[in-house]
Amino acid sequence: MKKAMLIVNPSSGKEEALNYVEELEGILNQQGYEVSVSQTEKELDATKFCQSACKDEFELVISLGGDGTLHETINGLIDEQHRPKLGIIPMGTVNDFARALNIPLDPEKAIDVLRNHQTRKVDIGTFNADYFVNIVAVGAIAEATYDVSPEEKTKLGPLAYVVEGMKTLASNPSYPLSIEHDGEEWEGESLLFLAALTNSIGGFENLAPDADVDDGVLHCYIIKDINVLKLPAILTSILTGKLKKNKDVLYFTARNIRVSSRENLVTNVDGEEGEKLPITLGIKPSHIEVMVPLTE
Ligand SMILES: Nc1ncnc2c1ncn2[C@@H]1O[C@H](COP(=O)(O)OP(=O)(O)OP(=O)(O)O)[C@@H](O)[C@H]1O
Repeated sequence: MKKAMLIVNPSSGKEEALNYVEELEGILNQQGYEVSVSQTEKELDATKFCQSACKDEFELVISLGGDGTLHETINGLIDEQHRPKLGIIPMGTVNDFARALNIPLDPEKAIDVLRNHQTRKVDIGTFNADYFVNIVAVGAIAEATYDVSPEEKTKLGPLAYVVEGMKTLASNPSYPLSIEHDGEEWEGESLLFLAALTNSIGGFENLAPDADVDDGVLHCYIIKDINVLKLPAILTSILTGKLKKNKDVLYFTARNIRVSSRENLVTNVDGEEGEKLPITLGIKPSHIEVMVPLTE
């Protein structure tokens, strides 16, 4: 019999993931799957559950959670020989990966995708010895996102990050960065460096409009050291999908990147705190297979 695992984070977003388990089990049973349900309690549980599903040759793993749960689930399958197909029921506050793949944000509609779907191969980013699926950010705004409490996220959704980011921008902090990419080098003061795999970042689907989940490159933005008066223009270009055209922004695509600084800077990886600089980034093209809506 085919085997499917549901990885459920009951604490994600508005804390509703458990409400959908029974319905999902019913659908998967009808499709001939034997279903096991694994409920996460803490960090890295999703990775361990997913690793065991790979070792036991499951055909399908479904993540019911936000981007954090998904990030951990995907980290559990990347290095495995047998990699199950991945289903996504978005339950988080932002759900960037689901947005990038046109998976509906309404859980009921996302469940419908499992009934009627196609699969799409998706690139995975490498971050030192780990992996990411959305974004790596370096800079004070990236750090500010750690200050967002789970309560604020539940209440405000993506806006919680904007509020925290704005508080940081008021002091306009920039850092000296050195960025090597595919043999080229950039050095200077930067407010923020972003390396994106998908178009949707922090719920803004226009941030990296050129980034497609299977284009085999990282889309990078260096927001240079700028006067605080220019920040509204940067914000407008983010909202209108024209960030790369802003003259205070350097845009490039790359497959191999090294970021370093003489300052002791931490990073943000898929919305969570990552290792300090220096970091090495790369890409594994079309590495995992995800269930997505049918295209007409
Ligand atoms: N039962 C649990 N209670 C609290 N935290 C948990 C539990 N299970 C897992 N976690 C941790 O919660 C983290 C965040 O989960 P997730 O990203 O799914 O939700 P979210 O933060 O509400 O959504 P988003 O990432 O969209 O903001 C996970 O990375 C995991 O480490």
